[in-house]
Amino acid sequence: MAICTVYTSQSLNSTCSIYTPGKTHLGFNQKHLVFYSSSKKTIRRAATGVITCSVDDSRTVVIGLAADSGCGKSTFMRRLTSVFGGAAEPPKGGNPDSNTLISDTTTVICLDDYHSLDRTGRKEKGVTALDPRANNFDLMYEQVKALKDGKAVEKPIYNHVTGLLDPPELIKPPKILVIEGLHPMFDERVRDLLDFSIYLDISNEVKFAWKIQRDMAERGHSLESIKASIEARKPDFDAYIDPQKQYADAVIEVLPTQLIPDDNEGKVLRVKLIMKEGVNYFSPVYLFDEGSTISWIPCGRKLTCSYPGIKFFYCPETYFGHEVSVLEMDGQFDRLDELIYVESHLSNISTKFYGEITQQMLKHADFPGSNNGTGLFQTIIGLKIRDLYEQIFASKAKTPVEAKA
Ligand SMILES: Nc1ncnc2c1ncn2[C@@H]1O[C@H](COP(=O)(O)OP(=O)(O)OP(=O)(O)O)[C@@H](O)[C@H]1O
Ligand SMILES: O=C(CO)[C@H](O)[C@H](O)COP(=O)(O)O
Repeated sequence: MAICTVYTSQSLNSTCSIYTPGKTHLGFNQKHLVFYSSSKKTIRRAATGVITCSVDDSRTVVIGLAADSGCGKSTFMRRLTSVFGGAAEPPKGGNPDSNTLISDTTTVICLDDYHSLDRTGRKEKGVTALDPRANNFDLMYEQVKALKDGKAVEKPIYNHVTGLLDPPELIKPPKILVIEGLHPMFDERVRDLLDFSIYLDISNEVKFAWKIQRDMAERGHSLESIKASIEARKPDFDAYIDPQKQYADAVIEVLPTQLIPDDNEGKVLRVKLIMKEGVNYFSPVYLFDEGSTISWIPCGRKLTCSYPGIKFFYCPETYFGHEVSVLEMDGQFDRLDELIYVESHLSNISTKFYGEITQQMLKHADFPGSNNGTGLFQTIIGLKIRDLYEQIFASKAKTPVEAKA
């Protein structure tokens, strides 16, 4: 679907026979809009016959993804891009250290690019990257707004390899813009531009386990330095990052399992998907019966589970004063192909065919979290974002347009 801006030199006449005031007429054929109207907005003039129009599908849907560093944002983005098909790549021929990822439908920009202080600057001033004083929110707002309005921007690049601010890169307005990083919901002006927002809320215990796994195993850091870096960031994390979760439309909260008493390994996870009620174009997923409280152990004949098993829980709740629905999964899958059994008991999942969640999870079985609730809920949110995008486009196509004589 597309909206047409109508340019015509014909004389326009509201009484023409094919126009019925108050009724929506959407006859759209390639570049020809046959007719249009709306019950909400009066179109004073209407064209007779078929009029040529230019297709305007420039509105960009903006998604915010907030989380601390090392909390699974990149993994989530890879799952989201995959839902839309196609792979995301850095801008062609650009800075090899660019943080941007572009696919046919999505452009993901990393908000680290709005650091106003480089690594040395932060050190000199004694501030962390999480501190608002190290970030340029005016520029972030201006550029996200411009992209949302269909205008290209020259976005700065924060180079994570050198710790310097590199020359800017050109970002064209995509269909879906994802702004991911530490502060997508911190500044009210930026927050108001978001069509949907997600917060990845990783508990300290789990964050620590993931950091050790990545930074010790893959980056050669010592246990002490990892502990020190988490501790050094904690005050600013608590002050500036964590409070953003109250604004999120969906929160994925990752906690240690409750299925193993006193577990401190952090391998088996309890993951909660907290979904705000009443959000435009978003209806929360539910288990069995919407609005009820349900506890479900799917292990048995249809789902293979080894110790400690799997437990689902679903209930309505209040989160920062908002009505939410919470879907929780504790434990991990033994066999991903059997996930179809769980999928078939979930409703409102916005799939396009039976088994789409299972197919996505199997496709990315090697991504971290594919055997537990983190992968499952990230995939579900990816599908909900696709659905939201399609609804916004459909509603945009119904928006009345003024004919310009
Ligand atoms: N769902 C998960 N289950 C287990 N480990 C995970 C999960 N998600 C992420 N991790 C671990 O955390 C590490 C960081 O993940 P990812 O790169 O997706 O995070 P990020 O937020 O993009 O990090 P950064 O901002 O530092 O680039 C992964 O290498 C992996 O070790
Ligand atoms: O919290 C972060 C977001 O990813 C980084 O620590 C911040 O961007 C600073 O990066 P670097 O450590 O490369 O200077």
